[in-house]
Amino acid sequence: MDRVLRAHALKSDPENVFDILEERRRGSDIGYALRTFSAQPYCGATPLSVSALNRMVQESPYLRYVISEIAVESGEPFECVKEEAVSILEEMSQNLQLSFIRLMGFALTKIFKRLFSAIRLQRAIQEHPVILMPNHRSYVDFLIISYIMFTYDLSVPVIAAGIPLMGMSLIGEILRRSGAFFIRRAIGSDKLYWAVLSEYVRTIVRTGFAPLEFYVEGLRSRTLKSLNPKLGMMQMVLEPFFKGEVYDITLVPISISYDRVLEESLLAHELLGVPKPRETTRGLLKARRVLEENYGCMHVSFGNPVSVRELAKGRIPRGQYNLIPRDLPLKPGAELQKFVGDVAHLLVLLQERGLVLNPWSLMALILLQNPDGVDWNTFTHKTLRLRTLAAQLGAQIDWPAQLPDSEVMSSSMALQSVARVEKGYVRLVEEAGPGPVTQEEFAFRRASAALMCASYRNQALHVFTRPALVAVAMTAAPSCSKEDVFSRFCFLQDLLANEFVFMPGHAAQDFEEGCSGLLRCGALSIDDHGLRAMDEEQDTAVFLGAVLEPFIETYQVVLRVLCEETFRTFTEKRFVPDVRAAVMKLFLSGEVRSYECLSSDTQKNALAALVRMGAVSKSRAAEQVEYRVNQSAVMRIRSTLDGSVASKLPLYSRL
Ligand SMILES: CCCCCCCCCCCCCCCC(=O)SCCNC(=O)CCNC(=O)[C@H](O)C(C)(C)COP(=O)(O)OP(=O)(O)OC[C@H]1O[C@@H](n2cnc3c(N)ncnc32)[C@H](O)[C@@H]1OP(=O)(O)O
Ligand SMILES: O=C(CO)COP(=O)(O)O
Repeated sequence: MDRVLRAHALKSDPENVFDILEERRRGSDIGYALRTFSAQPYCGATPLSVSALNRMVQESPYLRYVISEIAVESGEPFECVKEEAVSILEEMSQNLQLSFIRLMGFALTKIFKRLFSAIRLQRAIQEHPVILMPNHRSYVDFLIISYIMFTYDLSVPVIAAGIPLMGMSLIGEILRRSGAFFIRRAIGSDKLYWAVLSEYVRTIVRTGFAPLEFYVEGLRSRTLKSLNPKLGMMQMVLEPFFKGEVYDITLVPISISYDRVLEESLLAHELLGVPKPRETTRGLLKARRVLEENYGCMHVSFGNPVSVRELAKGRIPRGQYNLIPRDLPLKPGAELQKFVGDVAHLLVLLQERGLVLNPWSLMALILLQNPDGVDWNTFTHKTLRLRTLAAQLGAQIDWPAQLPDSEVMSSSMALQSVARVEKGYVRLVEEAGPGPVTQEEFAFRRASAALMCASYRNQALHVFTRPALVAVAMTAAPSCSKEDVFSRFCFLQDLLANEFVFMPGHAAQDFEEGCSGLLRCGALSIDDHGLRAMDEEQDTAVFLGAVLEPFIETYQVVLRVLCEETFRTFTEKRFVPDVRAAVMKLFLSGEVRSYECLSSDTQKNALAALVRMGAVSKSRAAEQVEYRVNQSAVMRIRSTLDGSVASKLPLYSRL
């Protein structure tokens, strides 16, 4: 896996970057939408009509087998269960039609030209892709991928979409006719639904009549940070390969980053407990004022295709699975499940590798570390140092070389709503709203701005995570020996494994990668005595530690709150509101420093980590999920964490 990961690391290559809106600004939109479209299906696969696809699924021996099993188990007649399966299929089914793609192509050209100054596409697709796997940050993601495929005369994909989109009147049907198929959330133990969905997905993969696109993260990341992958769809996609029904499967990681995300304020509000507005056509029309704003540049980068056959070499004895009759369900053993998990993680890591950072994500990092504001010259100086550091750590940065740095930074700043330069001073500005406000409301508005700013920083976070973990581990290891630092590193990495994406079981490689990053930027020396932070006043190591501090502080606060008597047991529903109230109190009393501690995403990740580490147990009782805290285990983790980060760890950097 590691070899493949390195082999696919993308290098910034300006020759390979196109602005796909440039030609659209020059040419006719209607001519573009109505032009001859001559995409060929992958490897000469024959086109498949919607009804033919549905018939294949309905009549598949596999689905018939599961239906008869369910009929026996439930005592219902076979025909009744079959009818249910057909209605699931009708609800799910895509209905891709070129006329709708043309319609969307026309409408989206108009919209994109208003919203974005450029949509930069990196690496033209050299082969017909099979499984497209983009990261997911915005509703714009899936629009742009189909748009790019249509623009470059490539087969337009069919796309796994969450069912709420189906409920939007008119829009749901347009999306279906543009290739969306709809899947329910939280399928749980619904055997028939799993069977229909998995056969539907497998038939698409097996026939290859169109590329399949799915979002392995499962939803839009509210923090713009990569999410740990969901495995259900990944397994369905890989099954035809395991069963020898296809020779190979090609996975294409796609990395999307934004100067500004359309939903930025809604996403930050969700993190602070404001419910997501329901997807409705009325809501969409009401949101049309977004068209009045400029969202800068969007960067889409297609990574090198990954061959599943290559990945499986020496790991998956396919012969064993070939022996299972194809109509029988595949019961994945531990080794197969591990492989599916590894492939999904690999793809998320490749998405991270392909991300192009914009100047604002570096500026946001500096700004968050100077919450009381910073003068423009210092801000510029620190941002440029950070740019050098990020480049040394392998980041691809979209920083126009032909413009003066100050101009690049000013124009990036001008796009944003959460920061302002006043009298030569840069500062975060709280969200506007009616006043007067209580202390708590004021904190909410500041927190919302801070979380928006943090989400742009998060687009760059993966570049720093591993060196930062080594830097933090070094601050508190009992000695500078490699073993001691590595053991602190492992504890921190394990605790933060729901927060950042790591390849399972690759702690040693991650540690090496962190060390070599620090060595590359002159922040570390390694000799027989161990690891030593190097550069002048240890600025880089201290800075990197501060990058992780908002996360570490949130975990410390969650651990502290869970030690309170009132949190011995709690329901899933109450966890976020109760923890938020407790954290807000601590924040207002000055015991918590970072606004980011109010983020429900980090709080939920901390809880998931504690469940994984056995310090909190999770059970389902009377339709709700309940948690029970093992106080002594939580206390143990709390004190190990406190001892794993130096008390002198600053929240703000000296870079
Ligand atoms: C020219 C211009 C054109 C423009 C043209 C526009 C185009 C416009 C198109 C619109 C297109 C929109 C696109 C939107 C984009 C999204 O909507 S993203 C959201 C939808 N997509 C996804 O979620 C994909 C990724 N998700 C997954 O893979 C999830 O696993 C699934 C399949 C959805 C299931 O989710 P879930 O129910 O939450 O289940 P999950 O947590 O994965 O697993 C639950 C349990 O089931 C078990 N399980 C797994 N597999 C199975 C199985 N086969 N059988 C039984 N149990 C299983 C798991 O082991 C797990 O067990 P526990 O660990 O809990 O014990
Ligand atoms: O359904 C989706 C469409 O992008 C993704 O789910 P969320 O709205 O929860 O991000």
